[in-house]
Amino acid sequence: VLNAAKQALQGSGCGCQPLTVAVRHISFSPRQVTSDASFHSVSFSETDHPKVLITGGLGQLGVGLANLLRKRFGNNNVILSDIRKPPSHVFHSGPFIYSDILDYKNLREIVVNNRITWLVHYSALLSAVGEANVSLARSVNITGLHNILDIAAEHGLRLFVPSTIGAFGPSSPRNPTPDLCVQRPRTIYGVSKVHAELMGEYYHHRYGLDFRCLRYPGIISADSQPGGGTTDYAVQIFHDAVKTGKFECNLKPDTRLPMMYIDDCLRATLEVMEAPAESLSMRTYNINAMSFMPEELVAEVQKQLPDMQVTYKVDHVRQAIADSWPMNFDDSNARKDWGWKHDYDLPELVQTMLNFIGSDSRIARAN
Ligand SMILES: NC(=O)c1ccc[n+]([C@@H]2O[C@H](COP(=O)([O-])OP(=O)(O)OC[C@H]3O[C@@H](n4cnc5c(N)ncnc54)[C@H](O)[C@@H]3O)[C@@H](O)[C@H]2O)c1
Ligand SMILES: C[C@@H](O)[C@H](N)C(=O)O
Repeated sequence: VLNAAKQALQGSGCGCQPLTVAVRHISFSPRQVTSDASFHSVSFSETDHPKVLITGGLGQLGVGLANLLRKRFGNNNVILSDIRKPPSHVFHSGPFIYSDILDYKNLREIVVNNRITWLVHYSALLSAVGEANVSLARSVNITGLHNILDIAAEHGLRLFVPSTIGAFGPSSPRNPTPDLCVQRPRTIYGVSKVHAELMGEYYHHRYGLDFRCLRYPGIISADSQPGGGTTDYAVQIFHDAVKTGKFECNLKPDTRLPMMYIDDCLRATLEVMEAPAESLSMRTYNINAMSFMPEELVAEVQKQLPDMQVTYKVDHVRQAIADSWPMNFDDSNARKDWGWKHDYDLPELVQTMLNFIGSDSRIARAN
């Protein structure tokens, strides 16, 4: 097997197409290059429901994605996993399993025992917490990703890894930022996400891995808390506006960043996972919905809650990160290739968030 791969590599000159073909036919896998590699591979028929594993599923996005996928594929076909203890309503809503992505054997056992066919890899340390703990971020975001890539390649999984507006840096064009341009981020989070994009695309070309990646903007959700990012203010404002009528913003009022309501983000994730491979001219796409500054978000919230008081106390770490990120995101390739279309602009986002959090806190007060 190794000789065949080597010959293909030497024969191809540039190491491109002939190698890819040879590798796909011989089930060559990166970590486990043995004759039993094909024994592990799962054949996934498009008529079957996928069996999905979500890593890092107890963060801001995972539970919402599990709910969406369970509606589509059935409750038992979507397994949430994390290293944290799930709250009772999550534990009782469908399959949950402990999984540390740094434990390769445990991951492999879960994939094999549950006949997983799709892997959605959400575990990560986000931009601000990553800067506070670079060594842990490097380990989870980079070493963890290597485990995920190898497991996915060895078992023939369709793999989704989210990237981010944070994969761009100060030398990238910021207004707008296209899919393909200079990427020199200055955070460990951004560096790890560029690494993930490149490694996923490399495994796709080298081993035939069905890797799919969307660069998410800042995601805004009502019933889940953000995990320590630069865009967190755009979630916090709604909770503080409803609960206290006061909000202290940690970014300057004129800091423009791309943002998206969670329902759009999760739908985009399902859509790109279901898109026919022929429709994907790339494996990593920008997606976007809106772009705003704190002062614009404040003005929109004040249309509903005119008494809300806002002060600004800048967090210099977050501000420096935000100042290096895209202001507007060009997602025209996603729109053209697989029909991406967002539903929520700023007014609908604000209305939806306030309705959700407002009714939640009315219920809490009544109990
Ligand atoms: N939320 C956003 O605004 C946003 C924007 C762009 C991209 N993304 C990406 O989407 C993904 C999900 O984001 P999120 O906001 O839900 O993140 P989050 O920080 O809220 O959750 C991440 C989860 O990963 C888990 N985790 C940490 N170490 C782990 C380990 N060793 N093994 C297994 N799990 C581990 C944590 O316990 C946590 O529940 C991330 O990859 C993130 O980079 C998020
Ligand atoms: C933008 C995104 O990757 C995340 N919300 C962060 O701010 O770190």
